[in-house]
Amino acid sequence: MVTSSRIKVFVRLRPSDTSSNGGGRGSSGIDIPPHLFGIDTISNTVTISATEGGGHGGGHGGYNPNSHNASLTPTTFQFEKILPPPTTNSSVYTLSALPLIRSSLAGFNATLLTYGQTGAGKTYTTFGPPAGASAYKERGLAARAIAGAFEEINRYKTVNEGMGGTPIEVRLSCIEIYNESVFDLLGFSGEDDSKDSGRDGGVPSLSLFESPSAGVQIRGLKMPLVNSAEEGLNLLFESQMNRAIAEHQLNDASSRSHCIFTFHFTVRNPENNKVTSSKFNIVDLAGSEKMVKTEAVGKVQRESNYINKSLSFLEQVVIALASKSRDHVPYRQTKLTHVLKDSLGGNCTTLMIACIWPHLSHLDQSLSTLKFAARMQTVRNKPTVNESKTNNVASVKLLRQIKNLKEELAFHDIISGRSGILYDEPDNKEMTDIRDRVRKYVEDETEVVEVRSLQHFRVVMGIMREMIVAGGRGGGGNTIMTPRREIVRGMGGVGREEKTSEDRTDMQNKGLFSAVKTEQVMMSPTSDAYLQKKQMRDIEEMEEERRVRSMPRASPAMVMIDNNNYSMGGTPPAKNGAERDRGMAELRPYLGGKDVLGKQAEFDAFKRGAGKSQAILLGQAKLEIKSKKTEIKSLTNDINYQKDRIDFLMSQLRESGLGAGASSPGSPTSPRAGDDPAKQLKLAKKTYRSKMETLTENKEELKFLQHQKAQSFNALIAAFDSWLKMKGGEEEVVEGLDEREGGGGDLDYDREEANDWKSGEAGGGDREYADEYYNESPRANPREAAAYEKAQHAARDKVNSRASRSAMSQSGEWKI
Ligand SMILES: Nc1ncnc2c1ncn2[C@@H]1O[C@H](COP(=O)(O)OP(=O)(O)OP(=O)(O)O)[C@@H](O)[C@H]1O
Repeated sequence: MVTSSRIKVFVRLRPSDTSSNGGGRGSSGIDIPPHLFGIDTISNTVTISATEGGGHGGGHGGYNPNSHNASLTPTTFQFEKILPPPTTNSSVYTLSALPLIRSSLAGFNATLLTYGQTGAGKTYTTFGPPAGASAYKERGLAARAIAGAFEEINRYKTVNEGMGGTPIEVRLSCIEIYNESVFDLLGFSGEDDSKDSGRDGGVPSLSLFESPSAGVQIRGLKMPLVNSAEEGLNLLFESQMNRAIAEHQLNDASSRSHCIFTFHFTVRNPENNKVTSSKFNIVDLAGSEKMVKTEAVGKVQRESNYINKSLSFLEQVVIALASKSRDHVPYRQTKLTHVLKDSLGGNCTTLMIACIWPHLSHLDQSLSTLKFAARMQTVRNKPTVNESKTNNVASVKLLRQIKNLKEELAFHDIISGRSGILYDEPDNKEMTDIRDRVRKYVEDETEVVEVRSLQHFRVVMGIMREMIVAGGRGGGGNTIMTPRREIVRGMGGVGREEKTSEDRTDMQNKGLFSAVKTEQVMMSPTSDAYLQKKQMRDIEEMEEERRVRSMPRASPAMVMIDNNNYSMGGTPPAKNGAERDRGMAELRPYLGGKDVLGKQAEFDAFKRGAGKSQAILLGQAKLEIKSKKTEIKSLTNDINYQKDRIDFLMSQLRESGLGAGASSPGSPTSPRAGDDPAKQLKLAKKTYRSKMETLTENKEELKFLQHQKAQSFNALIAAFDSWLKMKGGEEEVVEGLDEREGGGGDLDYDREEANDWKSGEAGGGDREYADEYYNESPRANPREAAAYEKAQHAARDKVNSRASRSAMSQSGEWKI
């Protein structure tokens, strides 16, 4: 029997003031008098005092200490856990996301939601803090979950070693719901095909549909296969770089969208071959405060309306789910509740982290967050293992690929206004229709057979071949045979008469069929191998069909590119940074000779004025990267020194003739006279190991800093864009601003660093050395680290070049 369990709620309090250590009152980080806001981490309760009307003593907009309101009523809420400052993301991860990752790998769907007002710490919890010194140390739950998932998977693989095949498949996806449109943050097309939805940057809006077996699905969502934590982190970085950020009165970098980062696991149990398919969602909701508080206008007002609507329906859904007499749950009212349908009141393990900003001015928002959280934990879910109907991971993969390709083809048909195209194997009626047409074609030269897909073409050719084999043109209905009969007849020189399945069995029994080597004979049509082969063939055909359909048509942009020596109608070749810059310079005359230098001056002025704080943040990020690189370089030197020392000591010991304690006078690496080389060696190895560990940590930290820098740069550009518009600077902003200001300039240097690591000059080679000597399993493979570096640069280049293309194609707006 499936037992139900309540949705768990943790309450996390951010420090009220993050500028000082701990912030707020003393070290507690809570800036509200205890008689108004009290917490107890033993009983896990929060007691908050407010007026009957739901506000607090100060009324709307903040607590007023001069208001001596007598009707303050304390309300106590109890939750699963209260996490006050200075609880770290590491602890929050261990308590919340880690158990969910494990349960998801065991086949259960799981969801972790962060909820709360703007600035309360939702993004800090899920995706980590903005650029800064603590960025890596305080990395968010998503990054930790990626590392945690692969740790679990590697452990699982080690335990099940030798049980055959790769039993676990991991895919990642990331969507953003912004103004009631769903965007794939990993599915940038590179073209601006989303103008209608009012979203920038070439992100197509996706539609939702429900499948009876798989629940709510997102049409065309990209779910790249991920083979390592590094690949996963790379995708996480890419998705977050693409996330919309808009200026907001309460929080400069406030995210005005909901973001759902999802792990999709397919796991085969090697003992019984059963396959489970499950997912784990990490949801960063937009700020829950009501619009009136933000005094938003224009675009931000529109965003706030959508956020209010989706969160208010989220509340409606929760109320309906908690009610015993629920007959209708309004999931479909908003994209957010629709996407989360399976996670709220479904077969999912759900955990919510309610984020609170414990400051007097936010007491009313804290109360409303706690009320919502309390309602949430009354909802019961029934977690069940999601066993796949197909018994084979490869088949699950192939079926998904087929489904995606079919959707893609259907999409191409819609945009080109075609319908009724044959992609699947024809059913009986379709087969009869096609046969009739082909027969007419063969008998009457004026007839035409219109072939509209490769599958259609294959069927037509098959029918014609049947006719030819059966006795030539116009062979007539009776001579058309099934492929099975045709195979039988064509084999073993059994003559021209048709053979039935019974004949074949008979022949097989007599050994006459031994030469038959066709697929259909070798494999049972119901066997896994046969189905897989057939699926592979279907995929190849659909891929081919899709390739033919997606040949780019010449758009004005393409013609322009063509003028710059690219072939018309073809895909422009990939360019490196320098080539791209050259290409841009060549394109400028086509953009009407815009005042690029003028824009650069505007950008510089912006950085000195309105964008100063963001520019400073970016500058800080660059400085931190520089200092981290210096640290890594010096650490690498130390490591190389230790390496030499170990080599020397090893050779000393090997040459037993020299005896323990012998030294080579004058050598910088020689032990002191009288020292025991064995002891020295032990010490050197210990030092080497500990330095290698520090190096690995530093390299990880550097990657995070680089990512944060890229994010700061994107934020700066977005802010500059809005600033230009506000200022009435609607004139065209063309490519040519100093991109290197933010991040591009360092990219080459970063690439050099990555290459250094790869060649072992900066420590990568040392890792192998460590393996050789200590036979230890390394925490990170140097090749993987280098590949990760490369992939990370590629992700950044992708985003940067998309920005440039977008700027070009919109000829007038420089967008990220
Ligand atoms: N637990 C914490 N420790 C230290 N700083 C925190 C913590 N939580 C939040 N902050 C800081 O508070 C600021 C706002 O946090 P964050 O962006 O996560 O808020 P949010 O709830 O996601 O807001 P929004 O709804 O606008 O996305 C950030 O500068 C962040 O670094």
